[in-house]
Amino acid sequence: MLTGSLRPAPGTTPARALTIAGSDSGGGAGVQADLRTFQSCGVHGMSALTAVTVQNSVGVSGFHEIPVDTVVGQIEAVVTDIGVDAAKTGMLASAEIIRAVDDTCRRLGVGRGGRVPLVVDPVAASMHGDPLLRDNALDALRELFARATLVTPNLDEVRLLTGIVARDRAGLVDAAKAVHALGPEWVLIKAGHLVDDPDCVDVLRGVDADGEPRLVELPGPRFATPHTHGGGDTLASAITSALARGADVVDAVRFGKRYVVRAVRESYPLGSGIGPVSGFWRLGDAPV
Ligand SMILES: Nc1ncnc2c1ncn2[C@@H]1O[C@H](COP(=O)(O)OP(=O)(O)O)[C@@H](O)[C@H]1O
Ligand SMILES: Cc1ncc(COP(=O)(O)O)c(N)n1
Repeated sequence: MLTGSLRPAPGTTPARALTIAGSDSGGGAGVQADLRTFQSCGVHGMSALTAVTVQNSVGVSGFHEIPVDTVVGQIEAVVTDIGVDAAKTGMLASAEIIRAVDDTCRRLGVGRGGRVPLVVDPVAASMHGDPLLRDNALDALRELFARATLVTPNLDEVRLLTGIVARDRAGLVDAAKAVHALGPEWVLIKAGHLVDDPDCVDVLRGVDADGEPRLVELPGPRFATPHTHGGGDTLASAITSALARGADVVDAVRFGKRYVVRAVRESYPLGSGIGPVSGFWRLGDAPV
């Protein structure tokens, strides 16, 4: 369990988390969502930018990849000096970047077999349906799963990666089994796209200490709002924050789910399209 204040004691070094992800110019998702979530979960956030998207509330009109050497350089720079307690990936854009991130994480002890937990959010497209991953990059993304402590696909990503079309809660359990077989330690299947379900019950699958498969349901309400942009990034970042603070995977996912429920409940309209989940809900009312 996570205990104690979220606010680090003044003058002490907080837990440190790294996001390896793309920029969302609209500020709702990507690195922008990750860093603000890290902050409000009491963790110092660092970023290795993989791509710059041209994005607003109605969609993504293009993206520019960061050169592979610069992606690797950012990760090395922060891990070797500042250190990292947990890391996550979001938009990785291309097979070249994915393979370089995989190799760099292996060298630096990030992910399975290393000291630092790694959450892989297998971002393939924006919620507007615009691509955020090159067509030929799916094999590399599947290979990266073997390095992940936890992968967090939504149902579109499950379909792309496994061919499974989940239509109900039983389908989520089947999806969790199929994605788990790709090699991550744990998998969290997100239920947001199961729009006919009155609730949003995500499913976590892993292996317990005795080597037996373990299934954990993460119940939550479904709010009637279109404004859920950045929900997946926010969930994965809250989980990564809890891991950075020393929680085990099941507790970290429970924390992340509680966090994202509040964020979706207080999501807001922005622009003429889909608004973001809220990063404001943790702020107090006191004037500065
Ligand atoms: N309308 C909603 N009300 C409450 N929770 C939601 C809603 N939509 C998504 N969620 C939750 O937000 C998180 C992100 O889910 P999802 O939308 O499936 O992922 P993604 O943002 O990657 O597409 C999950 O915990 C999911 O259950
Ligand atoms: C840079 C970047 N990363 C991730 C997402 C996915 O977020 P969503 O599914 O809410 O569109 C995004 N739209 N942009």
